[in-house]
Amino acid sequence: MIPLKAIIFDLDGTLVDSARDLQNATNALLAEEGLRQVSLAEVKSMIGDGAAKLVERAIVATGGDPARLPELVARFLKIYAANSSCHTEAYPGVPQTLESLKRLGLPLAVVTNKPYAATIDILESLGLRGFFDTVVGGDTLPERKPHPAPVLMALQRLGVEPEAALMIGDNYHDVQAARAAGVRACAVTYGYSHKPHAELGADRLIDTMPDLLPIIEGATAA
Ligand SMILES: O=C(O)COP(=O)(O)O
Ligand SMILES: [Mg+2]
Repeated sequence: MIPLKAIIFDLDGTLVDSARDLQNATNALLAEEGLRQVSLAEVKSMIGDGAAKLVERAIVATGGDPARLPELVARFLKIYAANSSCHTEAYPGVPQTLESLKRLGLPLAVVTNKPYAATIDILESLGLRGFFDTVVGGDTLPERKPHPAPVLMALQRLGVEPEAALMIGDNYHDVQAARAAGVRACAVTYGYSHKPHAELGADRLIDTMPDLLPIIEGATAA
């Protein structure tokens, strides 16, 4: 097995619990449209494939007009941009784990389907931006996870070959993007998975972020 030389993280549901802010922005949009509000559980089931997909799922679920989606997505992004970091928090042990990984000298990346600007705002407001050598957002490329292109872009920027990288995520699109890019995959057992975590096809499952450290320490030794 090639030793690990880089770690790629998903954002929503893996590094940060962002569901409350996404729910509030979604509900603000739905209220403007005179549509019903969505619960936190509903929003969690809609997160994972980017902002446009979240809005589409919310509009369809509440009986809105899908023909107006481009306009509604633009409005959602405006609402969310001003409110992306009100209730969003890092999951337990995330900052400590990132610090330990940096101490091991590993380059770290975020590859998320969330728009780049909101991603940077959240990472900065939680004091996490400095841990990451590169960030690829859902609007950085035409392709999003589960397509491998954003993962490959992060690796190219880090100068690391896919066989020497590990991706950690909470959803099917993370494992599929990692597999398609030729990267090892680990899934967290929390977050917003649309399937049981055991069915995601990851090489490893971890219950908390600090559980990553023994896996990585064992895989970095040449
Ligand atoms: O914005 C989303 O829907 C999900 O983003 P993620 O790729 O960080 O989970
Ligand atoms: Mg996620």
